[in-house]
Amino acid sequence: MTASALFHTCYQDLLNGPLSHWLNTLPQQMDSWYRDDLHGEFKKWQRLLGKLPQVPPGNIDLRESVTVGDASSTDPYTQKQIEGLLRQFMPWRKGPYFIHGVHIDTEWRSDWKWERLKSHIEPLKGKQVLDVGCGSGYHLWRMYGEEAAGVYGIDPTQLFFIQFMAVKHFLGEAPVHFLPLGIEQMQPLKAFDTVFSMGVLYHRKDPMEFLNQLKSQLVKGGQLVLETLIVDGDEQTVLMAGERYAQMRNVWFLPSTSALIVWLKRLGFSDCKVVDESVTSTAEQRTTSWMESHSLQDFLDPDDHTKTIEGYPAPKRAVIIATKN
Ligand SMILES: Nc1ncnc2c1ncn2[C@@H]1O[C@H](C[S@+](CC[C@H]([NH3+])C(=O)[O-])CC(=O)[O-])[C@@H](O)[C@H]1O
Repeated sequence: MTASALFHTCYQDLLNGPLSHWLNTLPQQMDSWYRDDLHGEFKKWQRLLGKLPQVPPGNIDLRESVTVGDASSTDPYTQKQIEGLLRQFMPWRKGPYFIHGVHIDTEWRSDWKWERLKSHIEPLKGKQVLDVGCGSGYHLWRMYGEEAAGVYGIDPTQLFFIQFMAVKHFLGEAPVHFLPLGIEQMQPLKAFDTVFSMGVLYHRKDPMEFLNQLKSQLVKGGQLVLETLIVDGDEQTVLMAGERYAQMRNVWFLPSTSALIVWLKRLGFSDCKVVDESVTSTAEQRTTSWMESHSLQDFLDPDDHTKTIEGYPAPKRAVIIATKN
């Protein structure tokens, strides 16, 4: 498949909508995937995507989980084929997914994160929503389960795009789209009623610019749902990690929730509320047969799980909601 064919397969139905002008930049982006695919990995994934069997979706649940069909919705041979193909897209980090009886037991229980925030946010029914840093797109399906009218996720990681396309293959037609972009590549669209960004703020070197970019995607009065790593402390407390935090490179600022609220207010948000704070457990983030490498257990001090292996406070996350003035 060529870049332009891939583009038309994925985004044809968006070309007449509000994102049309901006979407014109995507074919160039996709071109670079083919150009830079030195080991042919992207083309291999695409070939494998093309082999996924066509199975009528059967019962779909997106309200309580991401489930399509069950073990009886196809024959054992097809089920094995589905599992074998999906395993080619490992590591699976965000999920879980249940596809025709195949349980993709991902590293993260992303459903727990959704449970923690779902009752606190503005109802999504009929809304246009954007998820910045959507990973494999798990939460996009849950947003659609809450009857959002248009669901868009952006994430620059190719494997997550492929994983999303694999899940979408089984879920069939839905106004749920993954755009393979980083936030810095998006024009300020001021088009979304709710903008989510979960697990991304601490990866950004300039958190103020990032929060402003999120704001610039919202309509006036729209809601930001921000989930990020935090530390305990007052309005003046922000931890800047060294080379690594819980073995992750690229971790910059971990503010206290009070500091984060000061940032949000200064940037023009109001009604800022902390709706959840929780320490990440090794039950929520762990090694599985779908993500076989190290996970949280290995990133904590073996003698003291309140600390990371580098001696920082162990991962604690907060969900904050705020309104764009
Ligand atoms: N510039 C960028 N723009 C957008 N996304 C980016 C960028 N850089 C990295 N990402 C993406 O942000 C996601 C962060 S993971 C959170 C997933 C989900 N939201 C979750 O809450 O489970 C958390 C973690 O792995 O620490 C990854 O999918 C990156 O590819």
